Amino acid sequence: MSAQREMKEKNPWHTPVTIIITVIGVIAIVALVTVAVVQNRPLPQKYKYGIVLDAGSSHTALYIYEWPAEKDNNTGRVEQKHSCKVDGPGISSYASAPLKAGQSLRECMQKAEKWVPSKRHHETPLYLGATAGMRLLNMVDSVASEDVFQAVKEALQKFPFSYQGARILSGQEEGAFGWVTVNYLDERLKQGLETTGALDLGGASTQISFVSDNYDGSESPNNSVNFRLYGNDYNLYTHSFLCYGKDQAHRLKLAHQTQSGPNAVADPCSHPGYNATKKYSVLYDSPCVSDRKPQGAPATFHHTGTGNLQQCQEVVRNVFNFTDCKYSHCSFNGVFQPILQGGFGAFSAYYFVMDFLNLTDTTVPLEAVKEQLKAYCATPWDQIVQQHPKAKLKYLAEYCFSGTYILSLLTEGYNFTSVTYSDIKFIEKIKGSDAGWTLGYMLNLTNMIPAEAPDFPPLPHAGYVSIVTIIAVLIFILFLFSLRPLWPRCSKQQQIV
Ligand SMILES: Nc1nc2c(ncn2[C@@H]2O[C@H](COP(=O)(O)OP(=O)(O)OP(=O)(O)O)[C@@H](O)[C@H]2O)c(=O)[nH]1
Repeated sequence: MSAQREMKEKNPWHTPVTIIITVIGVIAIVALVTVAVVQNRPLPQKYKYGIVLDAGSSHTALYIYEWPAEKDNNTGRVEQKHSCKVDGPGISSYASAPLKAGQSLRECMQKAEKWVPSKRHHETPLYLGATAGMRLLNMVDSVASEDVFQAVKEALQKFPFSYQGARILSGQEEGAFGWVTVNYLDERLKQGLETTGALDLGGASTQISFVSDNYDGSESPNNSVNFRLYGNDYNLYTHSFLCYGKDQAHRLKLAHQTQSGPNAVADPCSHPGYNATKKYSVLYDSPCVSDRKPQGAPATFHHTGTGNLQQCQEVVRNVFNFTDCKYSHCSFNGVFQPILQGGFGAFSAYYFVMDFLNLTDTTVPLEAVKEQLKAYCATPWDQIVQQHPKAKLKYLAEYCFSGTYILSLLTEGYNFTSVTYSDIKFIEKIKGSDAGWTLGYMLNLTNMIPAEAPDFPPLPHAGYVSIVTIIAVLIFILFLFSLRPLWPRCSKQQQIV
């Protein structure tokens, strides 16, 4: 028995050398993984900001964009964080009281001061871009346009942001930056995917922009804009039709209906029972129609509605000129347009109007869309007002016209067919950011879209840590194998001490 008690199993793992080596190995691996994780841990996110004011013909809107501070180097995604609609009309309406144009921006700018962290104020670029309203004002009264800009600049410079200037965008810029916005937000540019065309319907102008294999810029070079973005070349077709925004097109139509200066206009684009007294001086107070003002017309006319879609389509057709075209293909008014290609995003008033009319689903056949619009236009005005107690009367009175105009512009103007109509998507926002020219404008001015594709690290952070961990574990297993001679035999030989 005592001899038995003296018998001890000697486990080779329990030799001091093996234990020390194992402990050191484990510590080394834990240290390696810890260093890798800590070193590569994402830092708390910091953001940068940019502000763009869209001074449109109908109103001004402020947009605040945000992007990760350490990814200024063109790899971070820029997103719209806030927007603010300025109360009152567009800045071009303040031609006779320019100071008020500046004052009108104050409320939204004060909100912007709160939304952007104060330590970022001084480095946040602030841009104001004016579109068709100011283009028109500048055409008729360049001094008034300058005065409005002066007042706006002085108002904006009082805020602590990095003011980068206020200017009128050309129609071409407005179209091209709208296209950049849509394709940037959809990540089509970064991924080099086929791009989406952009259809923008404003109050005073409308833009169409798309890439077509049939267009290299040689025919009608004025419609061509070239971009190199993320390593890809784009030859963009773009055109802006001044006076063909929704509000000015409405004037064009009424100008056509009041050519002879009548006392009353029975309008098929207004609902039956609609009745308003309008001033000739107000209707013709726009360079889009001023030269057509009828001589000897009374001061006012009665505008009544008959609500007839077919007749409305005929009246609307009159605002376009389809006869002259010196190019291979034209849209309208003798303007070149290549063959339509790909999908299109239609935003601004395209969306407001079609959304109100419940017609944003373009998989619904065009004929069915027209039937729905026909029924809407024929609905008596008092019923329309009753059904939409919260809607602005100004908008409500024009949805029948606006819907008809949009269908006419798309099909007769731009040549979308009942088949290609479904290539259009009526959109308001993409991934939380409004579709419009402002984001594209800021990305361009801040050089945030590189001409060449940026170099990405070969692995993302999580992938890097996983690989380091796996390799460390493998090393440890190999290490254990290297100690095989010290492993206990399978037969579990007992050693007698
Ligand atoms: N129904 C409806 N219409 C709107 C709304 N907001 C703006 N509009 C109208 O839609 C049209 C286009 O608006 P915007 O895209 O802001 O156009 P804008 O920038 O003023 O005009 P441009 O200078 O021509 O670009 C105008 O006729 C506006 O009066 C809305 O919320 N609902």
